[in-house]
Amino acid sequence: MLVCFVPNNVYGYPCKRHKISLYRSPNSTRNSFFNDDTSSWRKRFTYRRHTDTRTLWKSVDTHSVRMTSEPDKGQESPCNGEDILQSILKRKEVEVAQLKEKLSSESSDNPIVKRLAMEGSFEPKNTFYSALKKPNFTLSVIAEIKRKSPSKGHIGNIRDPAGLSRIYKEAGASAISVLTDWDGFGGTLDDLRKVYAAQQQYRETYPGPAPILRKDFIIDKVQIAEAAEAGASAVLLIVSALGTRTKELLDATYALGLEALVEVHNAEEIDIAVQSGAKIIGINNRNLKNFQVSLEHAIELRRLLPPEVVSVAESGISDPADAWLLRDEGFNAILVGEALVTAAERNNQGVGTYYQTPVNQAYGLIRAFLSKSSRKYANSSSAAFWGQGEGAKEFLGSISI
Ligand SMILES: O=C(O)c1ccccc1NCC(=O)[C@H](O)[C@H](O)COP(=O)(O)O
Repeated sequence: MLVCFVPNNVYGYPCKRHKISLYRSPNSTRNSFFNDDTSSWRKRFTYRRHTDTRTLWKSVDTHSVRMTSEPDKGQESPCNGEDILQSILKRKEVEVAQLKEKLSSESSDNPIVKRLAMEGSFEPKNTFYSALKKPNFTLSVIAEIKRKSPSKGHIGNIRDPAGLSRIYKEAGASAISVLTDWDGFGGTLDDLRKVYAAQQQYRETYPGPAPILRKDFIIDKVQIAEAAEAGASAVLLIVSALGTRTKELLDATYALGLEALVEVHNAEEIDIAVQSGAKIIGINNRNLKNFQVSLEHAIELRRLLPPEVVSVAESGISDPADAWLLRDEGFNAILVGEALVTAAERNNQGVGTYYQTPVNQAYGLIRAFLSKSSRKYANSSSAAFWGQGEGAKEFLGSISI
């Protein structure tokens, strides 16, 4: 039996180990992929785009192929997310080479060229850090703008990223994360520019515009200068992508006037992040080998962080009770994408201006994340979900007096 884990809603998926490309018709239902019948697989594989047909047919003939949308319990998927990360990084090398080539013919007035030339002369701003660092056991939300992902496929169209960022801000989000990778996540630097411009309307208000995190796969300081030019306050640095280069890129981030969210997945990566001088560390709940999310794993890892580090729990958070649990366990912030985008798009079916419906569910969800209930001391309720019914306050009353 050859088992391939294929993320939900992903239509084309390379499985390097089996040297085949798995492809599902966009119109097919999810259930049909649990079918073990080889003949129907043959039929399905006629939809695939694969250059080496003979390899593909050999695999199908000698094995019963099963695609599942969840990996079997305890089993590591043979088609794993490490392949995804590696293929994204290869793509980034090409993008960076193209960007450098383009900049080589620009004058010294080009803002990216200028910023690179001024490396080392910027004062640290700490806007991202102070937006996330609140009194202990107070949670901050980093709300993400993300159209699709390798693990979930399509998430939302987000026709108006600026409008969505306003909803996030007005609900109480402390920072906005903008995915700027096009191929994997459907995002652009232009989205970030629009969000930056929209956030300037909060300039004269307290605590001011939400700082923006450029969420991408940073492998070179030219991408950091590019992020700063577009309006980002911080960039994401992924230790599993950078390894021992984490310090080099983190130093470059500070020298170019930005801050960084340094992302880790295990204890070894925490060591690298801390040794590199990370001030904000994100523990990604999503295992990039099989895309499963585990809050427990993140909670265990957080205990290894030095107390002065701002801790962020990332990925797979949708239930306010999980947000409360993470806050009870000491996380300073949560980073939420899919749940907010799907909530925001859910009630934008043509009523009024985009995102300007009377009650936006992303707004309610952020309010619920920030409400004061506790997973430890009180149960969740469906009323508290979506921030409705003031369930959170009722729970707090029952435990605090
Ligand atoms: O989301 C993915 O599928 C993914 C795959 C490979 C590398 C990174 C990936 N996600 C980036 C993220 O860190 C998430 O967008 C972020 O933590 C928000 O997660 P969620 O709330 O689950 O959308």
